[in-house]
Amino acid sequence: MDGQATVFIDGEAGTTGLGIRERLRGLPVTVRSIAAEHRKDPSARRDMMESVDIVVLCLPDAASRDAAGMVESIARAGGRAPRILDASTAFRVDPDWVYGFPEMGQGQADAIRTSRRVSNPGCYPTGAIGLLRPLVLAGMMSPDHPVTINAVSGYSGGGRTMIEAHERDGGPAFDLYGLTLEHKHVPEITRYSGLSRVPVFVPSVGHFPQGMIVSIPLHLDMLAGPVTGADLRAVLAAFYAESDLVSVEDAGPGLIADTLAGTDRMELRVHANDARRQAVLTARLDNLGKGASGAAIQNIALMLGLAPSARPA
Ligand SMILES: NC(=O)C1=CN([C@@H]2O[C@H](COP(=O)(O)OP(=O)(O)OC[C@H]3O[C@@H](n4cnc5c(N)ncnc54)[C@H](OP(=O)(O)O)[C@@H]3O)[C@@H](O)[C@H]2O)C=CC1
Ligand SMILES: CC(=O)N[C@@H](CCC(=O)OP(=O)(O)O)C(=O)O
Repeated sequence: MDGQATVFIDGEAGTTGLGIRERLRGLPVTVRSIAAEHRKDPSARRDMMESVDIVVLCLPDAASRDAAGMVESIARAGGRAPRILDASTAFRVDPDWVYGFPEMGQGQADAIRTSRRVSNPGCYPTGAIGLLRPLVLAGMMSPDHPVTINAVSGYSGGGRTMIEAHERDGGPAFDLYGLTLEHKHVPEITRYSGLSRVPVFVPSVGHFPQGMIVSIPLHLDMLAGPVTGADLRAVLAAFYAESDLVSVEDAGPGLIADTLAGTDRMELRVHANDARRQAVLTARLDNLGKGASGAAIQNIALMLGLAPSARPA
């Protein structure tokens, strides 16, 4: 690539877009923007897309699909089509897109590096897949294990509308939602965890801006073989041994959701009571960090051949 790589963030003024913009200061790239009054103008966006190396879509699902269609139409017309990183849910289980979770296993970082279309993982799925996939791949958890995933997110997870509802109107303090059991993240959690049985997913939002805990209770006797908490921890620790963003930490009797706010890291824990044959797996992250903008920066750095040496701290 000649000169500095160019990036356009479609949806730059939104919650995820702003986080990516801020983090891009740490990479040797030029960010191109559309004047605020034209930021939703399709022809201005199309022209901008044609002028950059990567377009990052930080839009609602429907708008992301339209934007990806614009990129395809540029390619069909013989124009200079950019590579795409999409932050929405629109393409996360689409076989024509690469799932942007580099820690997912051997070869995933390389697949991201060379793909023209990368889908940034969801915030809850980052925690759930991060915990479940190593156990399924190790044969410790059967793909049809009846998994339940509980999770709490900071209110920034709901984007500008939810942020305004909490900061202007003050609440609610704690909101259990997704109780139709059809949350948009369930397909990607099932697929990339390697599960054949669809997990029960129970998300919630608390009255704090950023942070997330994903927790998965387990009856150890339902796992494959005489598994202990130490065995679960050993599998996770080996899986993430090379990762500088995902770590396996000692478990205590409690866990606070917003401790990692402002970071791009994720911490995994196994809280086990072997005498009771029970454990709870937890993932703690910032929904806007490793759950969104931090993961996007990791993927952009890979796509531009800047990782790992140019990865921002
Ligand atoms: N917040 C989070 O924790 C996470 C969010 N995501 C995903 O990222 C995407 C963006 O979410 P988030 O940043 O939270 O949402 P926001 O609502 O904060 O931002 C969305 C942005 O997109 C703009 N926009 C909406 N429609 C169009 C359009 N047709 N053309 C151009 N711009 C448009 C909005 O402008 P305006 O406000 O003027 O309508 C706004 O600036 C979503 O798909 C979400 O699922 C991913 C991971 C985590
Ligand atoms: C608290 C809250 O509302 N969270 C959102 C998920 C965050 C998000 O926007 O989803 P992605 O991470 O897939 O983009 C929700 O449950 O719909």
